[in-house]
Amino acid sequence: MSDSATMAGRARPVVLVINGPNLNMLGTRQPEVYGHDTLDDVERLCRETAAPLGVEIDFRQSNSESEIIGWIQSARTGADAILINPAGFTSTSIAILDALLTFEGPIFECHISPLFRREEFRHLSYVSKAATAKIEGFGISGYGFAVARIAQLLKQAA
Ligand SMILES: O=C1C[C@@](O)(C(=O)O)C[C@@H](O)[C@@H]1O
Repeated sequence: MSDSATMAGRARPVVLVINGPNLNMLGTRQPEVYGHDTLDDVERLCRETAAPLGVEIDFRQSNSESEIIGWIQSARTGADAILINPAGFTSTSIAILDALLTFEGPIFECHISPLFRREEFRHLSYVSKAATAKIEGFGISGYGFAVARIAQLLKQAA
């Protein structure tokens, strides 16, 4: 693990969970695609999965590419792993990819919907080039699976 990790004096490892644009609308936004769960439900799931595994969650959402890049840069010293649903920035943002490439811990990419059977333009992910693992099509459960696996990886690396 890098110097950005748990050894940086934190009592428990921190997973920064970043949600990209329009995910604040979860629950009312295209429920036939994304379901009825809200972003609060996603946050609760992440926290409930992380707590018994001894991991802390720093949960955020932004519609701004610039803000997301700032958070990723700060994670170099403020987090041990990143779980990101880049949403609409997945297929457009080389800048988010470049920021992620500066992060030394595990990076998990998560999508609620199954991109592989959606529109062609959603199939390209720049973020995947920096990802340790990717999970898509499990609904919001994917966040829980990702947090559990990240906790396991951080424990192994400690
Ligand atoms: O906003 C989103 C959400 C999404 O990342 C998902 O979680 O399924 C899929 C993206 O294509 C879309 O732009």
